[in-house]
Amino acid sequence: MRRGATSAPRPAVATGYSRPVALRISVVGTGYLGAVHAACMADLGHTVVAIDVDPAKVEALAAGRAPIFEPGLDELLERALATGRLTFTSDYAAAAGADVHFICVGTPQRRGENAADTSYVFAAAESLAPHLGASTLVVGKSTVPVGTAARVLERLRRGAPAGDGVRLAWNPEFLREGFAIEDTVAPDRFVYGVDGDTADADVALLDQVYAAPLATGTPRLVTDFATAELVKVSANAFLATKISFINAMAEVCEAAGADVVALAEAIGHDDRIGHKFLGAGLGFGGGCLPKDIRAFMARAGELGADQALTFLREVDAINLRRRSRMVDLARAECGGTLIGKKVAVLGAAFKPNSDDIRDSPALDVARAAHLAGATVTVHDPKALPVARRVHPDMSYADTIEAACEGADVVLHLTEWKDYRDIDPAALKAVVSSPHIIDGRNALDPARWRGAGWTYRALGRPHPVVA
Ligand SMILES: NC(=O)C1=CN([C@@H]2O[C@H](COP(=O)(O)OP(=O)(O)OC[C@H]3O[C@@H](n4cnc5c(N)ncnc54)[C@H](O)[C@@H]3O)[C@@H](O)[C@H]2O)C=CC1
Ligand SMILES: O=C(O)[C@H]1O[C@H](OP(=O)(O)OP(=O)(O)OC[C@H]2O[C@@H](n3ccc(=O)[nH]c3=O)[C@H](O)[C@@H]2O)[C@H](O)[C@@H](O)[C@@H]1O
Repeated sequence: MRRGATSAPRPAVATGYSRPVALRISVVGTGYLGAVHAACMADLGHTVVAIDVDPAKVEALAAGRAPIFEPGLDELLERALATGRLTFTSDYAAAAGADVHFICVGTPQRRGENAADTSYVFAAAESLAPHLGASTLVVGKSTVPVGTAARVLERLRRGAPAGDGVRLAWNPEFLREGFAIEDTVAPDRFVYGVDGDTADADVALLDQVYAAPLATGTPRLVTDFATAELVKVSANAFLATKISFINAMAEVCEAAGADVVALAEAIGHDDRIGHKFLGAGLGFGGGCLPKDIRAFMARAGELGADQALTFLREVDAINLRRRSRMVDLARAECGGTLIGKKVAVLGAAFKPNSDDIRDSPALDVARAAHLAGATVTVHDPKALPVARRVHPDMSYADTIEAACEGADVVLHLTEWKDYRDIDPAALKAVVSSPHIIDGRNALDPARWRGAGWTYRALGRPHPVVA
């Protein structure tokens, strides 16, 4: 198990998986999830057609160019395309004849609301339905509010020539960006949400899809639709809560003059707590944790269970407070005002090893500093093209040195290895004042202080007693 999860006995885990069989698969949606899923399924030996409504994405993927930065994806695409088993198209008719159809389209937060926008999932189901044969299985992988699968099945059956012959399973995805390939082919577990008389056949077919990873002992749990949908959002809610817990401790540490890094290290030695996801700092962002906890609250409210999840409001609030705290620290380091100051921001992606800037804490801080009157220059090893496209109003630099030139303060906001490798003495020659604030508690305070920098960090005393 890749993330070192401990495993209690799980009676629902089945055994006796089928032997590998090459299947015909369609994958609808080729974003962070779908592109990786399609390439991995082809690499496992299946024949895959991947469909997206965005022709630019289809063209890039068909030419072997991943439209996103994900470690290993370019190489995997090249390998899979060379076998002839992986094709990309915008034409849903190409899905006809597949044994299994995966729905991997987005479920973003609805504008101005907490709830998830499931319209892409329903649109995908409607487009797919006319091409479904008599005994094909549709498998939802998108993260959806509980109750969505049952509605998707209705929609599929209404639109498909095979009518009630259409089958659906919900098989949520748990991959992390930056580790997407590894997490797809060697996940901690598979969860199959199944329904009705065909449940056994659906499980058997999914076992064929995942025969190779299952053969290595990956746990597989079979549930109903609702439980599978909830497993996914509750896992993300737990992860978000763990991060906000340690960031709440960081707030208290700041008030008490204590050190949250030492605190996390100490409590993490208790196996029941563990060290993972106790990284205090700027908090969580991205296309999943923030929108998933909000959608979860919204759905619980619709179900009349809103009280159960009120704590997630706090989880969200603690998370967002870290961003304003970062701006306050930057202001303090600049002598009480950001007006007319030069701020260098190291990091634009929401996490390292990804070019995803959706709800990026780093860009949020950069924008807030800009609004507070600073001249802000952002650097990122991989996310600059997308950041320039999505936020053309911000200033960017292609090198760390150029971003830091003349800076009054440097903010380290995404913990890329490139930033850990910086020579603080060399960078000191470039800045106006050697002040760095580590928003990810990932730099070595002694190295920076030793080179003559003022080093500050979220949740740690100033100066850090490291
Ligand atoms: N990004 C991640 O790491 C993970 C995402 N998820 C979930 O997977 C789902 C997809 O997420 P991402 O891949 O990040 O989103 P994304 O926005 O990167 O990709 C979605 C893709 O679906 C395409 N699309 C939209 N409507 C379509 C339609 N009707 N027919 C065909 N294609 C259509 C879009 O053009 C886009 O390429 C979401 O529910 C997300 O919560 C789950 C686990 C991990
Ligand atoms: O549903 C999803 O899409 C995915 O969401 C997260 O994956 P991901 O968003 O790729 O990234 P994480 O590694 O979970 O990091 C999320 C955010 O939390 C932050 N984080 C993470 C860990 C930590 O200790 N502290 C912390 O602030 C990261 O910097 C990042 O901004 C989950 O980890 C995946 O299991 C899930 O499949």
